[in-house]
Amino acid sequence: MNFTPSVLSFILTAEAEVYGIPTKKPKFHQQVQPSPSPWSPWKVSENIVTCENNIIMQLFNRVAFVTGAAQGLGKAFSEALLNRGAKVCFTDIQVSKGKEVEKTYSDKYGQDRVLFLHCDVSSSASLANSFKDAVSKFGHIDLMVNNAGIADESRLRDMVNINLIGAIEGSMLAVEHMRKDKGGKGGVVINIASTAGLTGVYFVPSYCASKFGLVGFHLSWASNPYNSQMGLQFGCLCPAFTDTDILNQKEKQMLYFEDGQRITKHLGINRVEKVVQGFLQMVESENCNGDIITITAKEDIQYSRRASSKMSHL
Ligand SMILES: NC(=O)C1=CN([C@@H]2O[C@H](COP(=O)(O)OP(=O)(O)OC[C@H]3O[C@@H](n4cnc5c(N)ncnc54)[C@H](O)[C@@H]3O)[C@@H](O)[C@H]2O)C=CC1
Ligand SMILES: CCCCCC(=O)/C=C/[C@H]1C=CC(=O)[C@@H]1CCCCCCC(=O)O
Repeated sequence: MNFTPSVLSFILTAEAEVYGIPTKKPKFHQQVQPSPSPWSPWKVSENIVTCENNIIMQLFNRVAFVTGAAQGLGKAFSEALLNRGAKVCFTDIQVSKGKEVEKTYSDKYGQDRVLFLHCDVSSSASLANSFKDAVSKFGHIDLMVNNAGIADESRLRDMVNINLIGAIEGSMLAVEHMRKDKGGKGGVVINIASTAGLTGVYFVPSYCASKFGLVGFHLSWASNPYNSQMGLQFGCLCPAFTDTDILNQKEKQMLYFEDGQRITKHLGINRVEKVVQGFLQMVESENCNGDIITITAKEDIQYSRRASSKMSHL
């Protein structure tokens, strides 16, 4: 469905109010000099709409690539992006589920905005091929969301391969494609880590290791002093327990199963909508480089910006 800019502006503003999406950039614990946003400067054209709180307009006609998105958080992030006028290539190893979601989203948002592709992030070739196919359909990618993940202490190598190496390789494909100094248009890379990437969790130690690794990768790229000239930004989302299938754990998938269940109950479980809200705040921010957003059930969405490096002035 095609809306005129003014109708779209009205719909998205109203929707933002319903979801309680803040229109001001939140305060950070620590401020660093931001690099220019790849989303700006705004050119007024038929595709890019300005309105008072233009934060919600920035995704219009942007192209996103989301991994692990046939269900759970990835599916919800994809729908939120489509809702805001973006085009989305969402990918997963679950093909029939992905195709079903593709049909639903195509009917709702238009075939020209939606593409599902099989992509196994644990395979370099699968990632590279699906990324190439997405570029063939949409022309380019503006936003890479490395979301695919598993939590299974009995599949250590798979877990590191999917959660860490898959996200690193996805990020690097996006960097090579987006960097302005190599002919790209710039863009944003969001890695979906976890609060388990910021604090030790004794019943999922290897899951933690994979997510700590991803946070380290994020912090390293976010502190790259050349990001500004490459037009790149790196954001990292760290949800705590969230109501998706990943929490349907079998006993062998974690250590100290009963402790895990008790602690999960004590800490509470996020609604997917709250995590989507944090995700949108990050991707709609004028500059998310270095941001880490944590989302827990009992607290507000928390921001920190800590990508300044001891090396960046050397
Ligand atoms: N739900 C939670 O409590 C939290 C989840 N996360 C992270 O959020 C991300 C999304 O997880 P959820 O939506 O919660 O779980 P989910 O299990 O519902 O979704 C994960 C998706 O990843 C896909 N996937 C698994 N292996 C894959 C592979 N090799 N290649 C491509 N796709 C693959 C699955 O098919 C599934 O669709 C994960 O990275 C997870 O670690 C982070 C913090 C908390
Ligand atoms: C009902 C069983 C619950 C099992 C939880 C589990 O085994 C694994 C959960 C991980 C899945 C994705 C995550 O990121 C979860 C770990 C989150 C740890 C949260 C740490 C708590 C904190 O924020 O301090």
